[in-house]
Amino acid sequence: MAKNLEAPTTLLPVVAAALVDGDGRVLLQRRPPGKAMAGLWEFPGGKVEPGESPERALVRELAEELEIVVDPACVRPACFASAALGERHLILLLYVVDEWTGEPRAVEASGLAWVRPAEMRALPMPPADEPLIDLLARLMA
Ligand SMILES: Nc1nc2c([nH]c(=O)n2[C@@H]2O[C@H](COP(=O)(O)OP(=O)(O)OP(=O)(O)O)[C@@H](O)[C@H]2O)c(=O)[nH]1
Repeated sequence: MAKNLEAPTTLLPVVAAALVDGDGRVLLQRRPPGKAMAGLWEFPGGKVEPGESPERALVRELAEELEIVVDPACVRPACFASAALGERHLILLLYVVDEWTGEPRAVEASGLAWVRPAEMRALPMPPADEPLIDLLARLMA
């Protein structure tokens, strides 16, 4: 049954990065076994902690998940998604990042893949990410 979007809910702010390489490919990571939505490919990122700015949260998540260093001044707001997620309502803020230090390493993920936006449709991704694929493709065109 469709979720009632009129009902009161709690927002879940999540930040994520489209890490873009010099060849126009974007890094996706695969959610590991044992986690919700295991096996799906997602943009690296995670929940914004209380008191944290979205940009700081993104820099922290990229360090934790990929062991890369990103300057908060170099993360560029790109687009967002809004979708019910269980009892909460996900606000997924997607940033473009094209400068970082270090080689991304799958610390928590079960895999990493560099893909063009057009290739993302071939990979299973969380439902909330679906509208982000076209938006990202347009921004990168
Ligand atoms: N990082 C990321 N999270 C996403 C994407 N799409 C999407 O629905 N999400 C959801 O946003 C939330 C991200 O928070 P998280 O990464 O800290 O959550 P988690 O379940 O992996 O870990 P947790 O154990 O800390 O709760 C998850 O519920 C995740 O399923 C995406 O493209 N990237």
